[in-house]
Amino acid sequence: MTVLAVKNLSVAFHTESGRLEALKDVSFCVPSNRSVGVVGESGCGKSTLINAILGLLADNGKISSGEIVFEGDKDLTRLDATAMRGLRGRRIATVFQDPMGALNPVLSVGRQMRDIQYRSGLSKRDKDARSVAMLRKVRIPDPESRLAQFPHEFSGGMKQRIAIAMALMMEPALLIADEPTTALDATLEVATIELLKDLQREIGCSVLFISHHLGVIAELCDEMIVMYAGEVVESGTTREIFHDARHPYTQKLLACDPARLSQRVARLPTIAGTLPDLRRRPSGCVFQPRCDRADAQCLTTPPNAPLGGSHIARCWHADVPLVVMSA
Ligand SMILES: Nc1ncnc2c1ncn2[C@@H]1O[C@H](COP(=O)(O)OP(=O)(O)OP(=O)(O)O)[C@@H](O)[C@H]1O
Repeated sequence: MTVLAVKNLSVAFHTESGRLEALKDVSFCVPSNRSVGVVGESGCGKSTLINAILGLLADNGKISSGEIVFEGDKDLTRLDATAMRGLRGRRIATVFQDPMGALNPVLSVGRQMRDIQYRSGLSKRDKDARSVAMLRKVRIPDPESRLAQFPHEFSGGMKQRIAIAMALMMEPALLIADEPTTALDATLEVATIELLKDLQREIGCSVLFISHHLGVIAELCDEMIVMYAGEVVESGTTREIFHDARHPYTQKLLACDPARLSQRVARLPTIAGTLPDLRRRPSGCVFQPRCDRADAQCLTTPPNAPLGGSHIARCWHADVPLVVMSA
């Protein structure tokens, strides 16, 4: 079953200097019990995508077309604010980079975890028992005695694990994790990724994992989508994309990934050029102004080229495999 199906989604912001198309014709699915990674440079539309799913777009933003179908029968673009509030935190949970966004500094962890269960009908004691079990799952040592403690009494890594526990408390169908490990040091990052992997298996929810860090996506995700300037330029299984990226943008992202560079370099390579101004999208392929492979054909809209399996690249030249580049 598909937990989330985003179909031809476009989102525009109205700004003083004109209409800015932040997402254009975005389509992808999150199957049940699978994790899908979203990767792309800053400004490619990752936050806009999450906010559109959660019904939390800024006032100047609007879904101009498309559908966001959740659990097969709910089009989130058509639900009213009350219905969306009912889904958020219950069927769709979130974890963000800063755990303090989810934690109240003046309430004990136990109280906050009880509050999440307010509709459960359980007694205080049973709620606390569930909270303890969840804290144990996220590897908080001695959880019984720590329920009475306040967020500032926990380390950064523990705070993030408590935020994850709170997100998973109501057994959501979908967890949206937006750069949840970015603020952690390397060791804690690895531990948190391992934890998320184990929890996903144990709890059986689907994960939409947003990161600009390719290594994290490779570790955690079954499938991935690569976004550029508000469009999905490539999608497929993580294996298909890491082993056989076909969009020139994905190929450049991989070539710039420090983990894949063959030797240590003094300065990390970056992709030459900048994202286009989304108020004036380039004609044809959105990546064409930065692409070494662009030719006259690229001034016309590229097809979603099927590459076998679930692998798709929105490119006229998707037949060219990655030659290991020095970037
Ligand atoms: N409320 C808004 N009004 C106008 N433009 C906006 C608004 N929110 C986002 N944008 C624009 O939409 C585009 C996508 O932004 P978004 O924040 O979704 O990107 P992102 O990939 O999440 O970037 P980052 O990783 O830096 O958060 C950018 O050009 C951004 O300037």
